[in-house]
Amino acid sequence: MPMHIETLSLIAAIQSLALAAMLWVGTQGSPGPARTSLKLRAAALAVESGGWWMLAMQAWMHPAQLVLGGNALNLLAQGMSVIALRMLLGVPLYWRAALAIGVVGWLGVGWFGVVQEDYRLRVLWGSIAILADIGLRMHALLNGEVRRRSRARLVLLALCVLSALLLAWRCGRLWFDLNPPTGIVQPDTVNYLYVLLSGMQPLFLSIGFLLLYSEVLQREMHLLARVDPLTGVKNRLALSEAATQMLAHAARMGRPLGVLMIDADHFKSVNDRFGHGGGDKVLLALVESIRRTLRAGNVIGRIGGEEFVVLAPDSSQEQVMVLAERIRATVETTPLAIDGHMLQLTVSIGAAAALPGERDVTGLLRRADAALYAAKRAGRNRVMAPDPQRPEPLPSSVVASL
Ligand SMILES: Nc1nc2c(ncn2[C@@H]2O[C@H](COP(=O)(O)OP(=O)(O)OP(=O)(O)O)[C@@H](O)[C@H]2O)c(=O)[nH]1
Repeated sequence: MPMHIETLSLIAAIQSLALAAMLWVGTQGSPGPARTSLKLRAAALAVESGGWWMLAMQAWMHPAQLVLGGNALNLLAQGMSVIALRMLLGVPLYWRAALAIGVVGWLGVGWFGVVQEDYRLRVLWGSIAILADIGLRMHALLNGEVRRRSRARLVLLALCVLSALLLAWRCGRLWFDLNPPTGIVQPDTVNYLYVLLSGMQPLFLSIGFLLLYSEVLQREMHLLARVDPLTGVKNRLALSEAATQMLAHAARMGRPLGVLMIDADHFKSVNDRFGHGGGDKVLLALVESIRRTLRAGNVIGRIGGEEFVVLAPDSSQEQVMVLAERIRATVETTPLAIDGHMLQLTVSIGAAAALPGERDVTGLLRRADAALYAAKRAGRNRVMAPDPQRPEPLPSSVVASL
């Protein structure tokens, strides 16, 4: 099939530019590393397109211009893509390494292209630089924050391997063929296939990048939907998931699970005194006080205005009472400085532990909730356990909807 390097390059240039425009314009979502990385990838595609344009227009250019300019744009685009991918995956950018690869790669290519002309060494040097960039990409894909069975990661890893194979194949043909081409624009199967396949790479890489971007956004949304925006602790949904999981685990292992239902006392008067903004600061300080008393493995979440739940794995009724008392005492003895005023807050706590083999989270939470209201009724600033005389306490609206 008749092919021209210039035509193939022109198609690759137009394709890269169209992809760059699509990524740039189509990037949505809140500002953050994920969006910045996509913009950077779009910019890299635009730069890469410049390299292809130069190759397509080589007839009007001095060979040294093509070698120095085309490779500069190509290596810059590779480095930008590496940084974009690493940013999207949440791993260290290694931008100095990417920059060093680009500079050393370009100097070597320039040396063997202009000073001491040797086409094979020039290609080998440039290929090693791009292989190093591929290495940085693979390192990010294998170490980044992606799901274990991420399709995007598989696609991008496969592309890395195929790109490396293409480079190795080209170098092999140049070094071991009897009649290898002596320039990139020379009509030769090696050149045709190399330009055709590497010209398609931007398209496949962008597809992998977009897949990864959508996975990252999904994960961010999943996390956001589970965090209480004011205090940063788990919200009702996340707490419900954690409680179900922990109770099932406890029942399976025959281990206890403790639950604390914590409610700030007379919080309305805090709001009345300091305003809603001051009340918010008190809630933040309260979460900090509670957190300081928790053990590793304990989980805290907010289920309502001034109501919090603590899940304490491996805690029997006696142990969860001790934890609750420690929290109560810490809050009581930790004065909070709010807008230049000192506030002495107290909390009431209902503490319950799962019955052996219990798998119904609602029942456990209801017992803790009933104990909390008993603590409130008994005068506040105290810890209460469920009343054994009332094994089936009345459901409360808070717990029923947790
Ligand atoms: N600042 C602030 N206040 C909140 C928030 N959510 C709920 N509240 C307030 O918390 C207060 C809860 O009042 P109540 O349910 O009457 O309870 P309380 O005053 O703490 O009294 P007891 O629980 O009976 O000791 C109300 O004034 C709510 O407006 C919030 O996110 N921020």
